Amino acid sequence: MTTSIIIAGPRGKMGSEAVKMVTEEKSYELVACIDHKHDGMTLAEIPGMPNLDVPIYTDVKACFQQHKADILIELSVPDAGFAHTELALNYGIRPVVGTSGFSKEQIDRLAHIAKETKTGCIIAPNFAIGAVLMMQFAKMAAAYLPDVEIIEKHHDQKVDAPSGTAVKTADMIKETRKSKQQGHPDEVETMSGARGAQDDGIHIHSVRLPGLVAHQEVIFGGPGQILTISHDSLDRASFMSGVKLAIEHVRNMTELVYGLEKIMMQ
Ligand SMILES: NC(=O)C1=CN([C@@H]2O[C@H](COP(=O)(O)OP(=O)(O)OC[C@H]3O[C@@H](n4cnc5c(N)ncnc54)[C@H](OP(=O)(O)O)[C@@H]3O)[C@@H](O)[C@H]2O)C=CC1
Ligand SMILES: O=C(O)C1=N[C@H](C(=O)O)C[C@H](O)C1
Repeated sequence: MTTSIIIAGPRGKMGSEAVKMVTEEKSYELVACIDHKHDGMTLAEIPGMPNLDVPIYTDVKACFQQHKADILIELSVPDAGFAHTELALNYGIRPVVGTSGFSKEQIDRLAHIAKETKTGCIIAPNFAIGAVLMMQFAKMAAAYLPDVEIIEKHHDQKVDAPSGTAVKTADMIKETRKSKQQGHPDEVETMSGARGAQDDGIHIHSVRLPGLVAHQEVIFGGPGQILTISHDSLDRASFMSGVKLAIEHVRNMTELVYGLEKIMMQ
């Protein structure tokens, strides 16, 4: 059985890796792409893109009306990514979303539409299997070592901070640790932002530098000991097995799932 796929953001760092993965996989067919440029062109006509006769749409509705695909792989930017995902659900096209930067309200809204339309959707803050394990291990550790800070490090072209992975890691840690204010109760920032962002007392620090890809350390401290759980994506190929896993699962789903761990660890 062939799975027909639309990719949003095909020229991007992740989108181009996804185009490669989809076209290499025999049971997948790339039927169209969504971009905010190059309407009416094909991928083959764009310099640097593979020689594929795949149409590009800037009009997302027209794309979904003309291609009743099984799956949308969403890898663009936060605002457009949310709009694409919402529309795909309304057309019965199952979204596999890697785009980060959605608010909790946006995720709740998509979950509501997925339920109403009985359309599967996976939002995966990180598709790298090792990163999912890092988050899961951090959740386990937080039950015993509740003082924790997250340092996420990414390339300097990333638009959202903190990363989707860091936000999800904090969410998962909150599932096992009790609410806690960390550090000295009278702590003062003499330079604004010095202690990073905070989610229920968990400090999150975002580093952006050329040369980095996607990295995260979750550091736990306890009396006389430190536990560091870290993960590094050194290449965007690291995300593709997770994208495939999501595609295989979402086909049989009728609701939204937020986090790859929900399908890896059933
Ligand atoms: N879940 C995961 O495992 C991973 C998630 N990500 C996330 O995926 C997203 C993409 O990352 P990355 O590839 O590095 O980013 P890039 O900036 O390299 O790619 C984004 C692409 O989207 C295009 N774009 C911008 N606006 C629109 C629009 N309205 N419709 C369609 N395409 C649009 C951009 O075009 P232009 O350049 O012309 O503006 C660009 O080609 C980010 O949110 C990132 O955080 C990244 C890696 C892993
Ligand atoms: O922008 C990126 O590169 C990445 N974004 C995702 C995130 O925000 O967590 C996943 C991964 O870290 C790479």
